Amino acid sequence: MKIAVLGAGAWGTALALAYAAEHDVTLWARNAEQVDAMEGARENARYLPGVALPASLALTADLASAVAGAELLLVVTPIAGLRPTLRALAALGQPLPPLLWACKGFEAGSSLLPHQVVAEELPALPAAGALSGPSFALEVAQGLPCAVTLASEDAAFARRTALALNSTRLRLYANDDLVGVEVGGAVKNVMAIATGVADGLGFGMNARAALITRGLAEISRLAVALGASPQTMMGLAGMGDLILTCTGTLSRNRQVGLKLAEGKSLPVILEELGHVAEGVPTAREVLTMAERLEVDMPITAAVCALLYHGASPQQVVGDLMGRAPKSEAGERLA
Ligand SMILES: NC(=O)C1=CN([C@@H]2O[C@H](COP(=O)(O)OP(=O)(O)OC[C@H]3O[C@@H](n4cnc5c(N)ncnc54)[C@H](O)[C@@H]3O)[C@@H](O)[C@H]2O)C=CC1
Ligand SMILES: O=C(CO)COP(=O)(O)O
Repeated sequence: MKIAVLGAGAWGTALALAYAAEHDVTLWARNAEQVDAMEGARENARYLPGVALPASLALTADLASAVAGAELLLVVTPIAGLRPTLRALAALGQPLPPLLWACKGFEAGSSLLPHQVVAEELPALPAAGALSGPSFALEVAQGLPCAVTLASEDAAFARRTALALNSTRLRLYANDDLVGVEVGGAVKNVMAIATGVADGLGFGMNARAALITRGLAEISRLAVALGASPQTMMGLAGMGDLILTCTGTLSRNRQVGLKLAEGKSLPVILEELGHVAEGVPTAREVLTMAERLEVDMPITAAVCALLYHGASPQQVVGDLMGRAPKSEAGERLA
């Protein structure tokens, strides 16, 4: 298949590498200097250092040439880059092939999920869907085994495309619960910030397990309120990615939490990170959605208090632990 991967950060580069082994892949970056540097070194030294780009992987900063003849588009920018990239595609003024996206989050300001942004910007696409699940870019680039979910409301497209993209290094599962897969991928990043804070403060493994489990309950409540199936939360894009991101040292969102626990300010943390941490802008959107839908999301509220309202980690932990006791299903005991 001829595939255009749009966005050359860590994840776009890793996916392009993985698919270049079996498909005809072009990786597009908006920045021509970055493309020149990658072409010169055959490495993405800025976002995925130490991994050689195969000779078969084409690189370009020209969107029209990346898209020409492509049978599948894969948008792998941060969610903040999704709408601008879709608009650039629309501006090409030509029929487009099916499109997948791999960004995780709710769009800042609009609180929209990626599929809603895609529907607004490219309503005439023949098919569309999300790629999500537990997948650190570096491990995928190194060829280590990984399994992810390909979700689309068009179940036949999800199955057909999962079959076409499946490989022995990157196993694909089809799913037609697009909302569930997107919510799982978006909100686990918020939980990873919370877990990083708890681990950074030395709260121990009991606290970590509690955060992950109650985090999953929180994600599931929001997902179901948005129309998702609870079963999806038990899958790769739900529990799978939540476990990976909350516990994996490669997670940027977890690193944000660890650094908050060291007392660093958010601007300093983001500067040091040098990559996107989607949980930071998404936490605010998730809380907005939760308030709108009257879904109780105390861990998300605690992360927002830490990130945006100057609360101290000790304060938010005290607030979380001091809440009225509840049943595990969520009703108050008194
Ligand atoms: N890195 C990972 O392990 C994984 C990341 N993801 C998701 O993939 C998305 C991208 O993440 P990364 O590649 O890791 O980010 P990154 O921080 O490594 O790189 C971001 C890339 O996006 C580009 N970009 C930003 N705004 C853009 C725009 N408007 N148009 C075109 N390009 C733009 C930047 O120039 C940069 O190349 C995020 O939503 C992330 O949550 C999903 C699975 C794994
Ligand atoms: O989404 C990811 C793994 O599935 C990457 O997580 P981070 O963005 O926290 O690094």
